[in-house]
Amino acid sequence: MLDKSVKRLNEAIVLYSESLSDTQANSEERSLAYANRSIVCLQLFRYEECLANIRLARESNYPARLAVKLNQREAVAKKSLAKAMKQDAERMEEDPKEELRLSYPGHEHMPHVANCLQLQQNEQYGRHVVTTRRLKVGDVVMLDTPFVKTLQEDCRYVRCDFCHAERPFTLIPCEGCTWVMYCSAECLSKAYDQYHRYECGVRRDAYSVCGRFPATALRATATAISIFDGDLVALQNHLDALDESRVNGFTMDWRMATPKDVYNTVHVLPTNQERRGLVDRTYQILVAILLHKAMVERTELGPKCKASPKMDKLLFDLIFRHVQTIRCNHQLLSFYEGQPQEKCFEYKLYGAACYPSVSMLNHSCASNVRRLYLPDGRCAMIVIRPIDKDCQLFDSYGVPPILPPQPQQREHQRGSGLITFIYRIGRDMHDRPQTSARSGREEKFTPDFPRPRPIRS
Ligand SMILES: C[S@@+](CC[C@H](N)C(=O)[O-])C[C@H]1O[C@@H](n2cnc3c(N)ncnc32)[C@H](O)[C@@H]1O
Repeated sequence: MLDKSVKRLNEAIVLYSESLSDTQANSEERSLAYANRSIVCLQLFRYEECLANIRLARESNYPARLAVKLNQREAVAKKSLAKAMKQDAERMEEDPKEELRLSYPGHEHMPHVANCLQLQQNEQYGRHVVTTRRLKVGDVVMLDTPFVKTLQEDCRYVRCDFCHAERPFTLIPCEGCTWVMYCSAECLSKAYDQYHRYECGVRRDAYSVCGRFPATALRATATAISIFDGDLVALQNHLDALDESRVNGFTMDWRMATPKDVYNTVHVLPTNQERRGLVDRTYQILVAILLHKAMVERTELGPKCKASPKMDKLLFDLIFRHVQTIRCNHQLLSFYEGQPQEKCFEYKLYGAACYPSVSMLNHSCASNVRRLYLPDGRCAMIVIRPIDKDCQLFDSYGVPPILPPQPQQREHQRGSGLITFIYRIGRDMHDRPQTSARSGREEKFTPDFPRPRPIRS
């Protein structure tokens, strides 16, 4: 349990980050928000983050009349940091890092999937994954990287929108939309290159008006366009030449795959268009119309679409496609807080993602595999029931990721020790303090999130 004052300070951090996203770049308000956040960091004994905020305040034109105060704080933080580092050096032991690995060798051309898994296709199941050997509880059979991932709205002042790391003390806003925040200039720049330049003016409304899945569909569209460097003609030519029936993520060589190859595997995910009812389909069309209009009006794609009805249609088709595919091929990113020994776990949702290989798994309410989201964004697929040779792997859509067994169940549940072990690896990585030990304190940052504020017009 966090003590009350720490909780209040954590809440203050979230509010300062929120206030930052309301300020202009290089404004006095922005610099004051950074400077004030540095005070709270100091009170939390987070000296490195205090110094980072002081640096950000200076870079944002901190007023000269207040410079003395900032210099004094900097001196205190530096001195305390040096002291904490000295103490850490004396007591720090090497932290043994456990890494989750596949339980069997990966395919040579697809190292993130165990070589006993194969993709098959038939009328009843469509594409589905089967195993060529018996699998036991606790086996790790996939470690998939997301094609696209988005952060949940109420985490935006706590986690980086790009890498999803929990970095509330040093978040910086995107200068364009000020809706998303990043843990570093590096993440900001990577996000901009990989998708954000085509969603910046749209992201806020996509999330607040349309919701989580359309916002993820928007990002999938923006990512596809970025892969072609904004060249809609090249994207159109690529799709015209693509034989969708031949795209197979299980035969593709992932070691040599270009971003275009990876996109192909996402482009061909099922839309289920013909199975949708009228209301559902109408809703999806409406969402696509809204996103398309916003992208044309608020991004650099506008002039290209206005100049060419064909490119305009391509953009709409792409958005509509991903609005549908993401709906039935997304995963909700989450983890549990709590100790395996405790009986109660808090389920924390922090985003959504689309994984190309995990998306090949069909659903069953009595699933035999379960997901575990790793902090680096990958999704591990863990066997939770023995699976015979030649049988299909089934995920359970919408069910939270793998839950460690309750203490009383453990003795009776075969292989559950393995699950606990795997769970612990995942949890440890999520729970790892997001600052170095030098900060003086290592509590996990667990703010009570203020409810999301109404959207500014
Ligand atoms: C994540 S994809 C799974 C891979 C999919 N079968 C394919 O061919 O790409 C989800 C879609 O697969 C289909 N699906 C999922 N579970 C299924 C099952 N148990 N039987 C048949 N189809 C299923 C549904 O159309 C669903 O929207």
